[in-house]
Amino acid sequence: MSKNLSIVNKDLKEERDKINFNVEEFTNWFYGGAEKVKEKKYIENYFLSDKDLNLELDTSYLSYKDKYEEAVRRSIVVYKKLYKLHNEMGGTHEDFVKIMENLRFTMGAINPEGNPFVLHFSMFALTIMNMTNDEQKAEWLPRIFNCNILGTYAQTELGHGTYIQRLETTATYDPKTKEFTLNSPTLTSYKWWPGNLGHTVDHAIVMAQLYSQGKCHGIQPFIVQLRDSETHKPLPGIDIGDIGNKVGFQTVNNGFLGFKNVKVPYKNMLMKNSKLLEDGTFIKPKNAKLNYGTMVIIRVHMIIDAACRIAKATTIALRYSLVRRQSPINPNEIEPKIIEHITQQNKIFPGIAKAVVFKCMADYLTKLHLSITQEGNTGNLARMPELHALSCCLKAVCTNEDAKTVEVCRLSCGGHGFLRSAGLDDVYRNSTAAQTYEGENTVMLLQAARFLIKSFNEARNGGSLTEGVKYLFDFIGRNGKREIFDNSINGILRAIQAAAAGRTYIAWKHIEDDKRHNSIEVATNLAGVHLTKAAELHGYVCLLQVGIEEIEKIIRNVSPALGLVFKNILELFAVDLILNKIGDVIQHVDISNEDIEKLEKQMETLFKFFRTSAIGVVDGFDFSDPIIDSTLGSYDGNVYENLINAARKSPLNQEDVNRTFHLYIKPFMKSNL
Ligand SMILES: CCCCCCCCCCCCCC(=O)SCCNC(=O)CCNC(=O)[C@H](O)C(C)(C)COP(=O)(O)OP(=O)(O)OC[C@H]1O[C@@H](n2cnc3c(N)ncnc32)[C@H](O)[C@@H]1OP(=O)(O)O
Ligand SMILES: Cc1cc2nc3c(=O)[nH]c(=O)nc-3n(C[C@H](O)[C@H](O)[C@H](O)COP(=O)(O)OP(=O)(O)OC[C@H]3O[C@@H](n4cnc5c(N)ncnc54)[C@H](O)[C@@H]3O)c2cc1C
Repeated sequence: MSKNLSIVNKDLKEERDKINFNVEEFTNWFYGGAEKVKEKKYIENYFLSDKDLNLELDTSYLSYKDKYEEAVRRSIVVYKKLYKLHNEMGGTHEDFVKIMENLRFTMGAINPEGNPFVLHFSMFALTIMNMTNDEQKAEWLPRIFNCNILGTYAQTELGHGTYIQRLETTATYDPKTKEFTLNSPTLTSYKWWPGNLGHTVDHAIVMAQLYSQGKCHGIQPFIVQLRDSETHKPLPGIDIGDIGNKVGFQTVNNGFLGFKNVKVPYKNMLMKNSKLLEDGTFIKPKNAKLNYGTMVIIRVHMIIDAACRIAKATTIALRYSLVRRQSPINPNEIEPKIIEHITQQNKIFPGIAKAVVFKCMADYLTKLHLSITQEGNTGNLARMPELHALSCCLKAVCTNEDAKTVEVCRLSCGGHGFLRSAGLDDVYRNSTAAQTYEGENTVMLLQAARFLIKSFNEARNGGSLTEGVKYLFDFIGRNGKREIFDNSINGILRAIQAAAAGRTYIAWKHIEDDKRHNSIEVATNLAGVHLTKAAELHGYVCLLQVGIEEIEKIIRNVSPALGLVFKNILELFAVDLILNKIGDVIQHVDISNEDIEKLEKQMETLFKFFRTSAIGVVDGFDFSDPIIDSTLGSYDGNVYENLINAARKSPLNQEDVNRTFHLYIKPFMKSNL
């Protein structure tokens, strides 16, 4: 996609002239190679240049219903083109994945408040791919791929989203008819939240308690038809609709769903893991948590989403900060670019570093997921709990950081940041939604903490630990002595590890003490705040550790100039992290006031170096103007022109006098009260 052809603001041009590394080289890293960047640009342009999308229409001014209908219309334009492009590319599965990966960015520009088909192409398709036997794959996958059926993932209910063991929807098997009967026995058993469910899809994966031979066998996935394939009317026994206005995701069409004696054929229970014989005999899976697999995949994907949202928000905030001038630093000098205020650098630069480190983590976790899944396919499930704990932990830490950073970016744009046209509100809404969906973040941290406490016990008993938690041995080995701080990247890593291990110890001790007069479960609940803090610190350990390893590799493979930028980014991430977690660090590390002051000084030096590279890095994230969709963050930096042009498009500005003047205001003013 070509950059905006208008004249670039001179302040921004001056910044770009000073960039001392090759921006394209950075972009190639961010997207995984020059070829991938080419593909991304091609695909982006292929979709966004289509006039039928009518992207001139600002959907934020539409009503709730009109927004949904426009989002459906635009999505269909996109999906038709997607299949055309897929055929042109050769029609392989890999081609499809390539297009879908790139569409993730593009779709946000097309439907800024969410995609009414996202669950079909993510959780629905993934569940069918990963939880079905071969016959089921053969039956369903072609229909899903060709969009002959559209589906969603219906798990959460009005009464339960977190504690899925207690979902109430029932699926009772009758061996005589070879059918399940689905029921929603209570109001709280209604499915509530599934994306695209309200009025878009006609099928769903439904998680329900399986009853067979008079026993409950826990939650199992079923594929259920919800609407007639011709009329789209709800099928008999199906009570379905949209859950209404939300904080964001307005066009995702999240829905509710109740069942009354709905019949589902035997072959529709997904049988890769648990099995039900035709006579109703239940065969347990190797690991009951295998049915949670789709959630794990999505949590892994959510790390790159968080990285990209931060990258987008910091691009907007930085470009704006380089053209906005306000408040002279020296009373006699001209007003500086607001980035010259060091507090502004403190708001934006660490965010840019987070986007880069999260991207490193996303790459690492994607590879780990692939390798553990391959092991699982050969029957070796040993590393599943490790992957579960790590994905829960990082999903929580990265999306929490994401929402925090995006909000700081909004604040850093002052009043203009509060305008919708600044483009930060949709990013924020998506960020904060991600803190809740796919597992509420506190709950995710508690799952990770379970793994930490287990590992801590293992370490105390001289057992073996997985690579990522081996630092617990160091803590135990120090025998109560504090880690001595040294001001290097690895010294910072050891300090954060000591803080994470120390907090794990505090949580462990809390549980051990409380266990004397309480059950282990009650004791664990009472230690909950420590447990979440320990898990959060563990997440930062993982991010820094992987950041160090990945960035060292990157530096070996890129030009020296770009290598220096990566080194600077890594140090920014590390120093910002330790300064933000200094309270936890002080508890477990021998760190002096002088050390802390040195770190604060180091941060200022890092800012100074990064000051010239920052614009190159955000340009290197390579968000084209339609994707960035921001009056403050466009490539040309012509923010004031953009702002007034956007304001003129307000529906209220299409007439000089609004009818409310004659209807209400004038009579009121003339009434003399
Ligand atoms: C292509 C992609 C595009 C991306 C775009 C996406 C847009 C999406 C749009 C939006 C889409 C939004 C879509 C949506 O939002 S879909 C709905 C998402 N819902 C959730 O995420 C629910 C959250 N809750 C849970 O996941 C479970 O209830 C948890 C996990 C919390 C507890 O569960 P449970 O009560 O059963 O367990 P327990 O506490 O008794 O015991 C815990 C034990 O279990 C082990 N364990 C647990 N889980 C796993 C696992 N997976 N692998 C391996 N092991 C696992 C664990 O290690 C521990 O072991 P141990 O300590 O006992 O040894
Ligand atoms: C935008 C969006 C899209 C969604 N899409 C889908 C979808 O497509 N399909 C689907 O099935 N679901 C979907 N969901 C549902 C989502 O997965 C759940 O809302 C989420 O898992 C949280 O569960 P909950 O709502 O029951 O929260 P609750 O668990 O009720 O959380 C409320 C509070 O209780 C606390 N809490 C609960 N349990 C514990 C515990 N064990 N320990 C400590 N604290 C606890 C939480 O920390 C939180 O503070 C979506 C949700 C949103 C917001």
